[in-house]
Amino acid sequence: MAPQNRLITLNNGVQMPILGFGVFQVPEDQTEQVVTDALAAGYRSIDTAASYGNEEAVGRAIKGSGIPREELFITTKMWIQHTGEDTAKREFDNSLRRLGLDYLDLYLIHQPLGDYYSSWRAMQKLYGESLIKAIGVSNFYPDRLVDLIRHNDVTPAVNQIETHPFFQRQADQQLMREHGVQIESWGPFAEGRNDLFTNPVLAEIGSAHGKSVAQVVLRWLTQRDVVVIPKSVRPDRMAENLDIFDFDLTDDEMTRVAALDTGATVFFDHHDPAMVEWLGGRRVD
Ligand SMILES: NC(=O)C1=CN([C@@H]2O[C@H](COP(=O)(O)OP(=O)(O)OC[C@H]3O[C@@H](n4cnc5c(N)ncnc54)[C@H](OP(=O)(O)O)[C@@H]3O)[C@@H](O)[C@H]2O)C=CC1
Ligand SMILES: O=C(O)C(=O)[C@@H](O)[C@H](O)C(=O)CO
Repeated sequence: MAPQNRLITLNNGVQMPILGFGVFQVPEDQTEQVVTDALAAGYRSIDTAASYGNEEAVGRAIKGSGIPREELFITTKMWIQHTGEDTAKREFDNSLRRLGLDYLDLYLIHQPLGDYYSSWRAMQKLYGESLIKAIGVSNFYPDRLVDLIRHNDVTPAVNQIETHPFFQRQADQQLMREHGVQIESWGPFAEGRNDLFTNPVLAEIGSAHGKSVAQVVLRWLTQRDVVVIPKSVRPDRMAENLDIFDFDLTDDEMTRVAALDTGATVFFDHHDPAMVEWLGGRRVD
Protein backbone atom coordinates (compact mmCIF):
# COMPACT_ATOMS: atom_id res chain seq x y z
CA MET A 1 0.00 0.00 0.00
CA ALA A 2 1.29 3.49 -0.86
CA PRO A 3 2.34 5.70 2.06
CA GLN A 4 -0.44 8.12 2.99
CA ASN A 5 1.83 11.02 3.78
CA ARG A 6 5.39 12.18 4.18
CA LEU A 7 6.98 14.30 6.92
CA ILE A 8 9.02 17.43 6.24
CA THR A 9 11.56 18.50 8.85
CA LEU A 10 11.41 22.24 9.58
CA ASN A 11 14.44 24.39 10.45
CA ASN A 12 14.02 23.74 14.19
CA GLY A 13 13.66 19.97 13.83
CA VAL A 14 9.86 19.94 14.12
CA GLN A 15 8.20 17.56 11.66
CA MET A 16 5.21 18.60 9.57
CA PRO A 17 3.10 16.47 7.20
CA ILE A 18 3.81 17.53 3.61
CA LEU A 19 0.10 17.07 2.86
CA GLY A 20 -2.52 18.76 5.04
CA PHE A 21 -6.00 20.18 4.80
CA GLY A 22 -7.11 23.84 4.52
CA VAL A 23 -10.40 25.33 5.64
CA PHE A 24 -10.49 28.79 4.03
CA GLN A 25 -14.04 29.56 2.82
CA VAL A 26 -15.52 26.55 4.60
CA PRO A 27 -18.62 28.05 6.24
CA GLU A 28 -18.55 28.08 10.04
CA ASP A 29 -21.64 25.87 10.25
CA GLN A 30 -20.10 23.20 7.99
CA THR A 31 -16.56 23.24 9.34
CA GLU A 32 -17.00 20.78 12.20
CA GLN A 33 -18.35 18.12 9.83
CA VAL A 34 -15.83 18.91 7.09
CA VAL A 35 -12.85 18.66 9.46
CA THR A 36 -14.34 15.52 11.05
CA ASP A 37 -14.50 14.00 7.55
CA ALA A 38 -10.95 15.13 6.75
CA LEU A 39 -9.57 13.58 9.93
CA ALA A 40 -11.48 10.37 9.20
CA ALA A 41 -10.01 10.36 5.68
CA GLY A 42 -6.52 10.44 7.20
CA TYR A 43 -5.47 14.10 7.26
CA ARG A 44 -3.52 15.01 10.38
CA SER A 45 -2.49 18.57 9.53
CA ILE A 46 -5.19 21.26 9.53
CA ASP A 47 -4.69 24.86 8.38
CA THR A 48 -7.06 27.56 9.63
CA ALA A 49 -6.82 31.26 10.54
CA ALA A 50 -8.49 33.73 12.88
CA SER A 51 -9.80 35.51 9.78
CA TYR A 52 -11.57 32.37 8.50
CA GLY A 53 -14.02 32.57 11.43
CA ASN A 54 -14.06 28.80 11.89
CA GLU A 55 -11.42 28.07 14.56
CA GLU A 56 -14.06 27.02 17.13
CA ALA A 57 -15.57 24.52 14.72
CA VAL A 58 -12.10 23.15 13.90
CA GLY A 59 -11.56 22.77 17.65
CA ARG A 60 -14.82 20.86 18.08
CA ALA A 61 -13.87 18.46 15.28
CA ILE A 62 -10.43 17.87 16.80
CA LYS A 63 -11.94 17.18 20.21
CA GLY A 64 -14.64 14.92 18.75
CA SER A 65 -12.14 12.90 16.74
CA GLY A 66 -10.44 11.44 19.80
CA ILE A 67 -7.14 11.52 17.90
CA PRO A 68 -4.23 12.01 20.33
CA ARG A 69 -3.06 15.63 20.23
CA GLU A 70 0.53 14.67 19.44
CA GLU A 71 -0.61 13.00 16.21
CA LEU A 72 -2.06 16.27 14.93
CA PHE A 73 -0.37 19.31 13.39
CA ILE A 74 -2.52 22.41 13.83
CA THR A 75 -1.78 25.74 12.14
CA THR A 76 -3.55 29.04 12.59
CA LYS A 77 -2.72 32.64 11.64
CA MET A 78 -2.80 36.10 13.13
CA TRP A 79 -4.71 38.70 11.14
CA ILE A 80 -3.58 42.23 10.22
CA GLN A 81 -5.43 44.23 12.90
CA HIS A 82 -3.99 41.98 15.60
CA THR A 83 -0.37 42.99 15.13
CA GLY A 84 1.66 44.61 17.92
CA GLU A 85 3.33 42.86 20.83
CA ASP A 86 0.47 42.88 23.39
CA THR A 87 -2.28 42.43 20.83
CA ALA A 88 -0.50 39.54 19.18
CA LYS A 89 -0.07 37.75 22.50
CA ARG A 90 -3.77 38.29 23.31
CA GLU A 91 -4.80 37.14 19.85
CA PHE A 92 -2.70 33.99 20.18
CA ASP A 93 -4.50 33.23 23.47
CA ASN A 94 -7.85 33.81 21.72
CA SER A 95 -7.01 31.43 18.88
CA LEU A 96 -5.81 28.78 21.31
CA ARG A 97 -9.04 29.14 23.33
CA ARG A 98 -11.22 28.98 20.22
CA LEU A 99 -9.38 25.86 19.05
CA GLY A 100 -9.60 24.30 22.52
CA LEU A 101 -5.85 23.59 22.52
CA ASP A 102 -3.02 24.28 24.92
CA TYR A 103 -0.33 24.66 22.26
CA LEU A 104 -0.10 25.24 18.51
CA ASP A 105 2.10 23.37 16.08
CA LEU A 106 2.49 26.35 13.76
CA TYR A 107 1.47 29.99 14.17
CA LEU A 108 1.80 32.31 11.18
CA ILE A 109 1.71 36.05 10.60
CA HIS A 110 -1.04 36.03 7.98
CA GLN A 111 0.05 39.02 5.88
CA PRO A 112 3.18 41.22 5.82
CA LEU A 113 1.10 44.25 6.76
CA GLY A 114 0.78 46.37 9.90
CA ASP A 115 3.18 46.27 12.83
CA TYR A 116 4.30 42.71 12.19
CA TYR A 117 7.79 43.16 13.67
CA SER A 118 6.22 43.58 17.11
CA SER A 119 4.05 40.55 16.45
CA TRP A 120 7.10 38.54 15.56
CA ARG A 121 8.75 39.52 18.87
CA ALA A 122 5.62 38.32 20.72
CA MET A 123 5.65 35.08 18.74
CA GLN A 124 9.33 34.52 19.48
CA LYS A 125 8.49 34.74 23.20
CA LEU A 126 5.55 32.32 22.89
CA TYR A 127 7.80 29.97 20.96
CA GLY A 128 10.43 30.29 23.71
CA GLU A 129 7.76 29.33 26.24
CA SER A 130 6.97 26.20 24.16
CA LEU A 131 3.40 27.34 23.52
CA ILE A 132 4.07 27.06 19.77
CA LYS A 133 6.21 24.33 18.19
CA ALA A 134 7.15 26.47 15.18
CA ILE A 135 6.51 30.05 14.08
CA GLY A 136 6.31 31.33 10.55
CA VAL A 137 4.85 33.79 8.12
CA SER A 138 2.52 33.89 5.16
CA ASN A 139 2.40 35.95 1.99
CA PHE A 140 5.92 37.32 2.52
CA TYR A 141 7.73 38.22 -0.70
CA PRO A 142 11.52 37.77 -0.58
CA ASP A 143 12.32 41.39 0.34
CA ARG A 144 10.20 41.37 3.50
CA LEU A 145 11.14 37.80 4.38
CA VAL A 146 14.89 38.43 4.22
CA ASP A 147 14.51 41.70 6.15
CA LEU A 148 12.56 39.91 8.91
CA ILE A 149 15.21 37.20 9.10
CA ARG A 150 18.07 39.72 9.25
CA HIS A 151 16.58 41.69 12.14
CA ASN A 152 15.28 38.97 14.43
CA ASP A 153 16.49 36.00 16.45
CA VAL A 154 14.22 33.28 15.09
CA THR A 155 14.08 32.55 11.36
CA PRO A 156 10.52 31.71 10.24
CA ALA A 157 10.12 27.95 9.88
CA VAL A 158 7.56 28.33 7.09
CA ASN A 159 6.39 30.88 4.53
CA GLN A 160 2.90 29.99 3.30
CA ILE A 161 2.45 31.59 -0.12
CA GLU A 162 0.35 31.38 -3.24
CA THR A 163 1.93 28.74 -5.44
CA HIS A 164 0.43 26.43 -8.08
CA PRO A 165 1.15 25.57 -11.73
CA PHE A 166 0.27 29.07 -12.96
CA PHE A 167 2.39 30.92 -10.35
CA GLN A 168 5.25 28.62 -9.44
CA ARG A 169 7.63 30.82 -7.40
CA GLN A 170 10.62 28.55 -8.12
CA ALA A 171 13.17 31.34 -7.51
CA ASP A 172 11.38 32.28 -4.27
CA GLN A 173 11.48 28.64 -3.19
CA GLN A 174 15.22 28.55 -3.87
CA LEU A 175 15.78 31.71 -1.80
CA MET A 176 13.70 30.28 1.04
CA ARG A 177 15.67 27.06 0.87
CA GLU A 178 18.91 29.02 1.20
CA HIS A 179 17.50 30.70 4.34
CA GLY A 180 16.07 27.48 5.80
CA VAL A 181 12.44 28.55 5.36
CA GLN A 182 10.01 25.82 4.26
CA ILE A 183 7.68 26.77 1.40
CA GLU A 184 4.00 25.93 1.90
CA SER A 185 1.50 26.33 -0.94
CA TRP A 186 -1.81 28.01 -0.47
CA GLY A 187 -4.30 27.70 -3.31
CA PRO A 188 -2.57 24.63 -4.82
CA PHE A 189 -5.41 24.38 -7.36
CA ALA A 190 -5.54 28.16 -7.85
CA GLU A 191 -9.07 27.56 -6.50
CA GLY A 192 -9.85 26.25 -10.01
CA ARG A 193 -8.98 29.56 -11.71
CA ASN A 194 -7.53 29.60 -15.26
CA ASP A 195 -9.57 26.40 -15.85
CA LEU A 196 -6.96 24.45 -13.90
CA PHE A 197 -9.10 21.33 -13.52
CA THR A 198 -9.51 21.01 -17.31
CA ASN A 199 -6.01 22.09 -18.28
CA PRO A 200 -5.00 19.78 -21.20
CA VAL A 201 -1.36 19.36 -20.14
CA LEU A 202 -2.30 18.42 -16.57
CA ALA A 203 -5.11 16.16 -17.83
CA GLU A 204 -2.80 14.35 -20.25
CA ILE A 205 -0.19 13.72 -17.54
CA GLY A 206 -2.99 12.50 -15.29
CA SER A 207 -4.22 10.04 -17.93
CA ALA A 208 -0.73 8.60 -18.28
CA HIS A 209 -0.76 7.69 -14.57
CA GLY A 210 -4.47 6.99 -14.09
CA LYS A 211 -4.68 10.08 -11.88
CA SER A 212 -6.83 13.22 -11.79
CA VAL A 213 -5.61 16.76 -12.49
CA ALA A 214 -5.87 17.52 -8.76
CA GLN A 215 -3.60 14.57 -7.97
CA VAL A 216 -1.08 15.60 -10.63
CA VAL A 217 -0.91 19.12 -9.19
CA LEU A 218 -0.44 17.90 -5.61
CA ARG A 219 2.18 15.37 -6.70
CA TRP A 220 4.03 17.99 -8.74
CA LEU A 221 4.17 20.28 -5.70
CA THR A 222 5.13 17.61 -3.16
CA GLN A 223 7.72 16.12 -5.51
CA ARG A 224 9.38 19.56 -5.30
CA ASP A 225 9.17 19.47 -1.46
CA VAL A 226 6.36 22.02 -1.29
CA VAL A 227 3.96 21.52 1.64
CA VAL A 228 0.34 21.48 0.42
CA ILE A 229 -2.98 22.09 2.21
CA PRO A 230 -5.76 21.55 -0.39
CA LYS A 231 -9.32 22.36 0.65
CA SER A 232 -12.42 20.37 -0.21
CA VAL A 233 -15.78 20.02 1.49
CA ARG A 234 -16.34 16.67 -0.30
CA PRO A 235 -15.16 13.39 1.28
CA ASP A 236 -14.55 11.82 -2.16
CA ARG A 237 -12.19 14.67 -3.08
CA MET A 238 -10.54 14.59 0.36
CA ALA A 239 -9.64 10.95 -0.31
CA GLU A 240 -8.58 11.70 -3.90
CA ASN A 241 -6.30 14.52 -2.74
CA LEU A 242 -4.61 12.23 -0.23
CA ASP A 243 -3.94 9.51 -2.78
CA ILE A 244 -0.84 10.99 -4.41
CA PHE A 245 2.15 9.06 -3.11
CA ASP A 246 1.96 5.98 -5.35
CA PHE A 247 3.26 7.65 -8.52
CA ASP A 248 5.98 10.08 -9.63
CA LEU A 249 6.02 12.58 -12.43
CA THR A 250 8.83 11.96 -14.90
CA ASP A 251 11.45 14.65 -15.59
CA ASP A 252 9.69 15.38 -18.87
CA GLU A 253 6.34 15.77 -17.11
CA MET A 254 7.90 18.07 -14.50
CA THR A 255 9.24 20.20 -17.35
CA ARG A 256 5.85 20.32 -19.04
CA VAL A 257 4.17 21.53 -15.84
CA ALA A 258 6.99 24.05 -15.32
CA ALA A 259 6.08 25.53 -18.71
CA LEU A 260 2.60 26.45 -17.41
CA ASP A 261 4.05 29.17 -15.17
CA THR A 262 2.75 32.66 -16.00
CA GLY A 263 4.92 34.27 -13.32
CA ALA A 264 1.91 36.23 -12.08
CA THR A 265 -0.52 35.92 -9.20
CA VAL A 266 -4.07 34.84 -9.98
CA PHE A 267 -5.24 36.27 -6.63
CA PHE A 268 -3.57 39.32 -5.14
CA ASP A 269 -0.35 41.27 -5.32
CA HIS A 270 1.05 42.58 -2.05
CA HIS A 271 3.02 45.19 -3.95
CA ASP A 272 -0.18 46.74 -5.30
CA PRO A 273 -1.24 49.63 -3.00
CA ALA A 274 -4.93 49.12 -3.83
CA MET A 275 -4.70 45.48 -2.71
CA VAL A 276 -2.79 46.40 0.44
CA GLU A 277 -5.54 48.90 1.25
CA TRP A 278 -8.28 46.34 0.56
CA LEU A 279 -6.65 43.64 2.70
CA GLY A 280 -5.98 46.13 5.50
CA GLY A 281 -9.62 47.16 5.43
CA ARG A 282 -10.86 43.61 6.06
CA ARG A 283 -11.54 43.73 9.78
CA VAL A 284 -11.62 40.60 11.90
CA ASP A 285 -12.82 41.33 15.41
N1 LIG B 1 -2.25 32.29 3.79
C1 LIG B 1 -3.12 32.73 2.90
O1 LIG B 1 -3.18 33.93 2.60
C2 LIG B 1 -4.05 31.78 2.26
C3 LIG B 1 -4.13 30.49 2.75
N2 LIG B 1 -4.98 29.57 2.18
C4 LIG B 1 -4.96 28.19 2.74
O2 LIG B 1 -4.74 27.26 1.67
C5 LIG B 1 -5.82 26.34 1.62
C6 LIG B 1 -6.05 25.84 0.20
O3 LIG B 1 -6.32 26.91 -0.67
P1 LIG B 1 -7.77 27.30 -1.17
O4 LIG B 1 -7.80 28.77 -1.32
O5 LIG B 1 -8.79 26.71 -0.28
O6 LIG B 1 -7.90 26.70 -2.62
P2 LIG B 1 -7.53 25.33 -3.36
O7 LIG B 1 -6.55 25.68 -4.42
O8 LIG B 1 -7.22 24.27 -2.37
O9 LIG B 1 -8.87 24.99 -4.12
C7 LIG B 1 -10.05 24.66 -3.46
C8 LIG B 1 -11.12 24.46 -4.53
O10 LIG B 1 -10.82 23.30 -5.30
C9 LIG B 1 -11.93 22.40 -5.24
N3 LIG B 1 -11.37 21.05 -5.18
C10 LIG B 1 -10.67 20.50 -4.16
N4 LIG B 1 -10.25 19.27 -4.47
C11 LIG B 1 -10.70 19.02 -5.73
C12 LIG B 1 -10.58 17.91 -6.59
N5 LIG B 1 -9.92 16.81 -6.23
N6 LIG B 1 -11.18 17.99 -7.81
C13 LIG B 1 -11.85 19.10 -8.18
N7 LIG B 1 -12.00 20.18 -7.38
C14 LIG B 1 -11.42 20.15 -6.17
C15 LIG B 1 -12.70 22.79 -4.01
O11 LIG B 1 -14.08 22.51 -4.17
P3 LIG B 1 -14.92 21.66 -3.08
O12 LIG B 1 -14.62 22.22 -1.72
O13 LIG B 1 -16.35 21.87 -3.51
O14 LIG B 1 -14.48 20.24 -3.27
C16 LIG B 1 -12.49 24.30 -3.97
O15 LIG B 1 -13.38 24.95 -4.86
C17 LIG B 1 -6.98 27.14 2.22
O16 LIG B 1 -8.09 26.35 2.56
C18 LIG B 1 -6.30 27.82 3.37
O17 LIG B 1 -6.13 26.94 4.45
C19 LIG B 1 -5.75 29.91 1.10
C20 LIG B 1 -5.73 31.20 0.58
C21 LIG B 1 -4.86 32.22 1.13
O1 LIG C 1 -7.30 32.94 2.81
C1 LIG C 1 -6.38 33.54 3.32
O2 LIG C 1 -5.69 32.98 4.16
C2 LIG C 1 -6.07 34.94 2.94
O3 LIG C 1 -5.19 35.55 3.43
C3 LIG C 1 -6.80 35.65 1.93
O4 LIG C 1 -7.44 34.85 1.05
C4 LIG C 1 -7.66 36.70 2.59
O5 LIG C 1 -8.17 36.21 3.80
C5 LIG C 1 -8.72 37.05 1.67
O6 LIG C 1 -9.85 36.86 1.94
C6 LIG C 1 -8.34 37.55 0.36
O7 LIG C 1 -9.28 37.21 -0.58
